[in-house]
Amino acid sequence: MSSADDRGNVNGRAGRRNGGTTVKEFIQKVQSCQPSLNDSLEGEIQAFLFKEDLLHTYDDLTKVNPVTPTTVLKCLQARYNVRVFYTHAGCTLVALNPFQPIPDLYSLDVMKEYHCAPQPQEFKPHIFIVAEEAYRNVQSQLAPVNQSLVVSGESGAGKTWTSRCLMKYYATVAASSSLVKSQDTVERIERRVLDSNPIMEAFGNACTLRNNNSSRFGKYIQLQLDRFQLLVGASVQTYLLEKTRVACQPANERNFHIFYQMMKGATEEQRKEWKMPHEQHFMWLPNAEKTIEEDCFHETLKAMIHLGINTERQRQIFQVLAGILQLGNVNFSSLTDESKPCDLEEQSKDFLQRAAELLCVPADELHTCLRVMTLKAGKQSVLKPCTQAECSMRRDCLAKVIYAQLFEWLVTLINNSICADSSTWCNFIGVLDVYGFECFQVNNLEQLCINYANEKLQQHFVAHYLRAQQDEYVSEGLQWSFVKYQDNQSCLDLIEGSPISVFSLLNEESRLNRASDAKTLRVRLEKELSDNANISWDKFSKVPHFTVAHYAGKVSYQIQGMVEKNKDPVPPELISLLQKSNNSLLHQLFTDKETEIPTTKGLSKVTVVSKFKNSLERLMMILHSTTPHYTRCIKPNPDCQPLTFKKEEVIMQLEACGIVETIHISAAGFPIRIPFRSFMQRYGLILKDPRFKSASHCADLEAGGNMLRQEVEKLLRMVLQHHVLNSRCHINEKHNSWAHCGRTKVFLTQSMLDLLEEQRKKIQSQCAFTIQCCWLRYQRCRRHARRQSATLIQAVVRSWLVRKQVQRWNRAAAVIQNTWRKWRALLKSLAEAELDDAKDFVEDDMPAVNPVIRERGSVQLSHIQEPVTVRGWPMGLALASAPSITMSLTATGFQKVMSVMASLNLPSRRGEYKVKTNQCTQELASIRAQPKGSVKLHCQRSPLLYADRQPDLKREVTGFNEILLEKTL
Ligand SMILES: Nc1ncnc2c1ncn2[C@@H]1O[C@H](COP(=O)(O)OP(=O)(O)OP(=O)(O)O)[C@@H](O)[C@H]1O
Repeated sequence: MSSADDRGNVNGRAGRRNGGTTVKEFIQKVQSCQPSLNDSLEGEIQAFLFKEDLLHTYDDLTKVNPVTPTTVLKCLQARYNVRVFYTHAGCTLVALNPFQPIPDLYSLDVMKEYHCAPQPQEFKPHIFIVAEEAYRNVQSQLAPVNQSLVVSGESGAGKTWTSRCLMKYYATVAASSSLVKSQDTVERIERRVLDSNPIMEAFGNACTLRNNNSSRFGKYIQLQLDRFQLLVGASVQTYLLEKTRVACQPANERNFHIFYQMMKGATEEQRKEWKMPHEQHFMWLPNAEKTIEEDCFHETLKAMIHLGINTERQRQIFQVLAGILQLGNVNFSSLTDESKPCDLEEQSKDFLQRAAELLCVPADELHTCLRVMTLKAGKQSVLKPCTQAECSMRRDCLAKVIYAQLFEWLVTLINNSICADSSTWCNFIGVLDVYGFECFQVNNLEQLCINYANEKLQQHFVAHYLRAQQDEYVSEGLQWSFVKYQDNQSCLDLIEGSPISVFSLLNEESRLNRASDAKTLRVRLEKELSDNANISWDKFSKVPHFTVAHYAGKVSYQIQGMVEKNKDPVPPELISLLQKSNNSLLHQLFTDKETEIPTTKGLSKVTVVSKFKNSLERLMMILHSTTPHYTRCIKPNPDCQPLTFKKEEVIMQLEACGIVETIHISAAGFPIRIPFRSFMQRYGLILKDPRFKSASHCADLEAGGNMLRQEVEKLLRMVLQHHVLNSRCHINEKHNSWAHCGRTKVFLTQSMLDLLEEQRKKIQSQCAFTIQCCWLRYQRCRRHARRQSATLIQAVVRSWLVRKQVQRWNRAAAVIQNTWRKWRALLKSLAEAELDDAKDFVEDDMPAVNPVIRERGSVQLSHIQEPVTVRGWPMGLALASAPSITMSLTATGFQKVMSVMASLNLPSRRGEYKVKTNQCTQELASIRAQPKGSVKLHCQRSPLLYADRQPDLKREVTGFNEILLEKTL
């Protein structure tokens, strides 16, 4: 194969997608395949569009209604416009590339928030939800414990960014505790895993038209977790490095980053060592003037040191790379005499010399190897001079094989550095970052391999999600079928099937020891594969080709050069030369026993497609044994413009990654399925039957044939009836399709689940209300009983106190009466003396008056606790003139006592009442003298008035009340 071929093919790879026509075709296709849908749904779409202002709030594309490419597209656009970049699509996460750093979207705090959330799914859609879900699956140890995160999308969609986010997330949340390892040590595994990124990107990424930092290889990174789910190691598996880029860069694209990093970052000393003066132009370093942020040599060197690549090894690596660059400047002159080897152009001689020095191989041998081929004829070897094209091809081939081997060696080294001992880890989370579906104007073997890988992944997705869903419905006996989904098995049979397929025929041609002929291969393909509906040919095309109908669309592949690319032969003379290198690294790269390099000598069975197929099969085996999580990255515009959304670009990608179909199926199916037993344990309370709370009751019903299922159906009916009653409609087909009972599970739509949850909440709050009421009633009764008891005690005590008081008063009254009688006798005698006009009133004749009274005019009631003053005043008269005279004459008991007290002006005990008279101050002149003034009875409330009152806690209380309340409180 000539280098011109190579260029042509690579140009094809870089060619832009057939933009306008494809978009139009696609939109027409979408419209034409749904003509009736278009009409019938027009009204619904209109209704949907009315809520356009709410579109950005839909976190899951399955919730848009109806689910069509148009509505999905609008929803994504609305979210993108409000800077929301992640949206669920059933089990897949759709990630739109913002093309600019979004502050705080991936910060440490956000990571912690998602990691610590009890239900991260309830948070806004984010790549961290996917990461956390996978991590929790590992923690729960439910089979299959190992997880795979499949990140796909077209070039520039954000796969590498997403993979990096995932790795950073695990390096943070699954980081080993500082107790186990020192936080600062550079040996930390998380650091080393992250450090492998800059090296892989420097050697495997390049600036393309579609992405400044485009990964030119696929990779599967396995993050190894120990039994405590801590990150203890990692391993990397790479796929299909685009090694042709080393020797042939598409127009306006660049070579791998590492070459530019060397050119721009080398010190003067290094430049000298690598024979790379400032003014030197290298053919294989186009667009060197373009500076991108990935041109960071320092970062790569730092990462190399962290991974344990010492300075000597680094020197060897850069020498080899510099040697490759020098090779690129070696050009051959066109032949005049075909019997002689092709000569070097004059200025190329120096480059060849320098290349030989840098690769540490003899310059003359390198010169010969590039210009003369050795043909084996039996045991004899024949030397054949090469044409100019053949010389260029041998030169390119040398550069490619060195670079590819160096890349593989680096991957192995990274693996040796980050891979944990198999005894230390038990589970893993794999991150797969693969190239998306590719369809250019000219497609070759690389596109066939990439699209084949995508077909495989799509099949895995179909197998995992769609088929698993349908199969479960069937096994549960559900009379429900999905929208017809596309099974791509026949396409895969076409590409890789046995015994006859594109790959098998390609391998056969490659193994035949003859020059490949595109037309012959085309004829063979047509003859052998015409039965398969997935392959077709444009009869009028002059270029030999075949068209494959992939799940994401039709792609036409050019046959020319395909067989040569598949052979990917390396002249054995070149391998022998490299094995002689004094550069120990280069020597090691080509003497390693495990190195599998197809040489022209043996026409090895290891063709490109067979090698790729084998590695892909190994990957698929890993994927099948893990729980997959899909993330589809979408590139919103082809020019990598920040926050720019181009509908045509997005809709093509949605179709290419099968999102539209996924959404359709997720929305139309039953995303929620719950075993009967757990269903009844959660929702049984809706039936108001507490027995369903117990697992044993549910188990008994389950054991009793269909009984549990019947209860579930009854419950569902009840909830639906309740719903239709509330919404004033009738149960119809729509409601019936919200839930289905299988053999062991109940299948629900989101709407049904919402209804059940609503009903459950309602019943729970009713129960809570009842409990609250009972408790309040109980508390009220207790308080009432306490009050009554307190009141009773108070009443009893008060009446006792009053009785005691009255008894004291009675005793006092008796004393007063006694004194009173004596006074009466005295008054009587005075009166008699006055009446008898007795002139002299002999004091000595007076009846024996108590000397105390006589002396003080008052009596001391010794047995009354408080002194009672009895004034020397004619009480009879006082009482006769008092308004209460009648009362005093007729009153008995307390009233009588009060009257007496009023007469005697006795003070009350506690100041509730007071009897006042001004008469007692008057001098007793004559018994006939009428008393003057008035008697006033100041009576405050009787304590008995309070006897029937409840104690009021708020008011100030005193005395016994207080004591009682204190005790009861
Ligand atoms: N979430 C994001 N936030 C900000 N910028 C992003 C995000 N995702 C991607 N980008 C930007 O988009 C560019 C392309 O992303 P990335 O390299 O991950 O694409 P890719 O799908 O891996 O492409 P390729 O297949 O070519 O390697 C990045 O360099 C980055 O600038």
